Amino acid sequence: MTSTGQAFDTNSMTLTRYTLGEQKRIPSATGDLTQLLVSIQTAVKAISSAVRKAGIAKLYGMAGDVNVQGEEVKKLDVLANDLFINMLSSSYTTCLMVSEENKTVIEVEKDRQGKYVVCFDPLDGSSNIDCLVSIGSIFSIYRKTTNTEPNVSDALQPGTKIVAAGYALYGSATMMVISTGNGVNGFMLDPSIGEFVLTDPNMRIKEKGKIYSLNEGYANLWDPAISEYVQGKKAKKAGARYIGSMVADVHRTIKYGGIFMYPATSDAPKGKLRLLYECNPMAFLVQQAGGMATTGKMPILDIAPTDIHQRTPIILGSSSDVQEVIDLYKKHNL
Ligand SMILES: O=P(O)(O)OC[C@H]1O[C@](O)(COP(=O)(O)O)[C@@H](O)[C@@H]1O
Ligand SMILES: [Mg+2]
Ligand SMILES: [Mg+2]
Repeated sequence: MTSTGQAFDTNSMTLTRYTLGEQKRIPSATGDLTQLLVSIQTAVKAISSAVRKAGIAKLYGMAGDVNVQGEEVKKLDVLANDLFINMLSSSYTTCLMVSEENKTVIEVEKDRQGKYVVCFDPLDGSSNIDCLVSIGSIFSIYRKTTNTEPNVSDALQPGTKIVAAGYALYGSATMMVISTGNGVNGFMLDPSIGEFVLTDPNMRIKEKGKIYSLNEGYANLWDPAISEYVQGKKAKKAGARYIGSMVADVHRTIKYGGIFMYPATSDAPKGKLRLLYECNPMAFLVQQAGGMATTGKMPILDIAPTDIHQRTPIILGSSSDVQEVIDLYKKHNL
């Protein structure tokens, strides 16, 4: 029986079954990508379990402390990073990793290397942990490009080269949303069986939405295109929503339509969000769901990265909403 009292349907489409099916569609596939996605699922399940306990952390000792067992309690973002690195390193599918938490690229031990490069933000929205607001993990997967030892150039590929990307949202339930380049599917974790079950097949973003989302505290620092766009939204009494956790804000945008922005500001011309492990995976998913993702001046996925931690302004969501912003950038000659 599942936690809802319903028997698990033996035909239910789990994430592992789904990725196996995708693998079988491509006769030359070796199963490595399936194996990689299984290892990410395992990391996500472990992070989800830790996140669910974070609210009662005082019972076990605060993160950074020593708990009643005399064990050191790791901070959630450190734990999440360790889990991603550990699961990927032992999956025999990955040669190189880029993590938000590590200054340089992480090379997997030679005898465990595989052909994929994985970029990830192990815990996104971490400033929201202590007030119990939703947080997430984000990842993108590339093929290694060079025949040499894995090196940073393998990680500096544009988003157009993404093989698969996804996010996990630790919200009122834990959900994984992924794309292997053949549409977007959402899987909810059923804690009673420890499996991700397909709940949101073939996710599509509305062509036009009613919600706009960005940090309005920075309004005095916006460029004229963003200012004009937001004024237009207010004039139409559009819905304003901003969680401050990218995964939750993007998930809402995919589900309900509308636009999410973290634009350039006069004090941060590249915005805040990171290209490799925040913007590219989200842009890939949004495009796979029929939406658009831009800097205002060019598609996010076309950016040729020069630094693993570089930032970019981002505007993503319903295609006609995003197109309006692009048109304003042209109008203002930005
Ligand atoms: O507080 P701000 O400036 O609105 O920034 C919020 C953004 O920062 C982030 O929290 C950055 O991510 P990290 O928590 O991984 O550093 C995003 O999730 C979110 O979209
Ligand atoms: Mg982040
Ligand atoms: Mg983070």
